[in-house]
Amino acid sequence: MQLNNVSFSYHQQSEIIHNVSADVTPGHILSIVGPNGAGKTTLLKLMTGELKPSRGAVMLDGEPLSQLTRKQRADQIAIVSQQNQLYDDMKVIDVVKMGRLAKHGLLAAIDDQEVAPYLAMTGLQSFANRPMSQLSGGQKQRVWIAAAIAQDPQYLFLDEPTTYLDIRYQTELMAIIEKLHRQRQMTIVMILHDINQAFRMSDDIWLIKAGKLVSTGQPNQFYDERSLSEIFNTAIRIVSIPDYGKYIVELPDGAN
Ligand SMILES: Nc1ncnc2c1ncn2[C@@H]1O[C@H](COP(=O)(O)OP(=O)(O)OP(=O)(O)O)[C@@H](O)[C@H]1O
Repeated sequence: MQLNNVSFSYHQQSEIIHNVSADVTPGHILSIVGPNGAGKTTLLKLMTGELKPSRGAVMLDGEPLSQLTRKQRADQIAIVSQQNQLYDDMKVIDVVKMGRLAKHGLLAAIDDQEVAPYLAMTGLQSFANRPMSQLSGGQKQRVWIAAAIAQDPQYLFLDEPTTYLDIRYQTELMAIIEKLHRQRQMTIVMILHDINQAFRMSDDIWLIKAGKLVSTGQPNQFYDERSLSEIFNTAIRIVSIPDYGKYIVELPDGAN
């Protein structure tokens, strides 16, 4: 996937994304990081085709994403975003089956066995027949991830996937993502607020500030206190933790 001079504004308001050009390397894990309101979610939506660039283009296999049909996009791209309550009446297993709809066209044609691996991967077997309304936020989040994986996409986009997840499930989710990446060579694009998680997990980082892609590279290139402090507009220190490595901490107000 390539972004060629992509700019975007909502409803002819002022521009939110300014002239972003970059390549997504196939089979890599890419994390988009940056302060609140920087334009991360907007950029992600441009990359999934949910939004169309005002100028420039997002190219997928050499074709503008905007020219692909919804079905063609669904064959290649799956999205896990902050979800609504639309599916509260449905059973978990049926929501996961919806991920297979692009392949089958009809929910009734999808066998329980077909989605069993995705339920197992996300630890949802015992919840398969529960209605969504009876799940916690973290359990629901895992259902959305299972449904996205069930789509068997080349690109998996996740907007803040660890929201609602406690530390154990955050770690489990990251393990699932690494497994998908390893076993299926899936390309993963995530927005992560936890910068340490992002740096530890990713092959590539895109740093976004005020709608601009201010830098791209491998995580180890970003361990720089001054530039991180500047980007996040707060005092940041990098400490070394034995058996872990470098860890980024935000200093409390007034400390230096
Ligand atoms: N539907 C919309 N209409 C108009 N402006 C919007 C809309 N959605 C987002 N914005 C604006 O676009 C800018 C970027 O928002 P976006 O959600 O992309 O940022 P973000 O980096 O993902 O933020 P956060 O880290 O807080 O989730 C913000 O100023 C926001 O107010």
